[in-house]
Amino acid sequence: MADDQPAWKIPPIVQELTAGVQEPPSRYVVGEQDRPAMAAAAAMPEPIPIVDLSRLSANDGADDDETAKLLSALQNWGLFLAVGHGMDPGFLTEMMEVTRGFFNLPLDEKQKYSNLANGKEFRFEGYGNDMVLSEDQVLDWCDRLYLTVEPESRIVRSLWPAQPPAFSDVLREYTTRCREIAGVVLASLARLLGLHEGRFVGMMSDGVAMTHARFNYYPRCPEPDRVLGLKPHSDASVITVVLIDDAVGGLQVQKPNDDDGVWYDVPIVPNALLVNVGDVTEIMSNGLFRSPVHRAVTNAESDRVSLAMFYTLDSEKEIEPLPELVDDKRPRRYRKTTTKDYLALLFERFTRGERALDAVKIDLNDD
Ligand SMILES: O=C(O)CCC(=O)C(=O)O
Ligand SMILES: [Fe+2]
Repeated sequence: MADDQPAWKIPPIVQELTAGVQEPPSRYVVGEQDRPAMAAAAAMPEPIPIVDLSRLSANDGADDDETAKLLSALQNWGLFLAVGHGMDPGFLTEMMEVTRGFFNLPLDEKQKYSNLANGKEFRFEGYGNDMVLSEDQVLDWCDRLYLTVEPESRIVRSLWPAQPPAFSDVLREYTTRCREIAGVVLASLARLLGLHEGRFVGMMSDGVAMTHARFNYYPRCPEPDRVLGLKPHSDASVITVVLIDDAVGGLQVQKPNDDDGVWYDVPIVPNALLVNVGDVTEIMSNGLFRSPVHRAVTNAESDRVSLAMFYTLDSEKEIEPLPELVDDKRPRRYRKTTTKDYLALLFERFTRGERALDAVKIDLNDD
């Protein structure tokens, strides 16, 4: 039949797979040089800063020390751990519990929200795995649920889980609270770049800019040394806010300004949220803020969950270095693109383990 898909195009649900295997199938085994065991996490040259957001958003102006800490975090790591974000530990625990609650449901309940329409056509939103574009694509040891959470008009209700019963209410509340956090961070980013405080926030409050939530579930993996939970990537967002598992580590990051390929473990700091710069900010800031490459490793003893909130611009909007940040001394370093095109590029390149940003970088051969 003409529309029959080859079996390799439909990725397995890893959680189902792991229940029955002693050894990960070869499709999950990464190339020799990319194996987590080859590059055991290195000792930190300096800790990832913990930034108190309440000090950045103080009514009487931001605290200079905290702003300096944020700047150093962004310059050295492209990310930081945020405390003082206003969400209490009980609420973060609740968000984690409904996330786990969803992944712990029976398969047929989760499949009601499958990202394969009619069991075969891949779509961006829903439960399942990444699109498989080639037979030799290395698959990630991870299942996920992808949902658009903002604006209201773009929410696909039918893909929001009915179980656990509190899921939708908790996610809505979490979305509202996270938006406040994103607002504080974006205002600070603009200030640090010498821009008007509302420069980024304004672009993202037009009623069409979207926020996507990605719930990641990494089942226990029998061979964490040869398999990755999530391939190295940087996010296509403006910024990303991540709720990371408070019991099991796994997120690793490279320093954006080092080309040495060294991976560092992101520590678990109770009740802190991880905030990272995304590719769109790297482009708009003309490379002044870099989007860090990160990945998730797996674990033989415990499964792990995380929830990433991706803040993006209107999908039709052009993305390019802001004119205020381009001059003769610092010529533009990135080509113009749109959110929609960039996302498509990112998904395609991600499946091959390549970076989308490299495709829009301008080669400056002037030094
Ligand atoms: O699982 C994590 O800690 C990170 C997840 C992540 O990087 C993503 O979803 O883009
Ligand atoms: Fe990411």
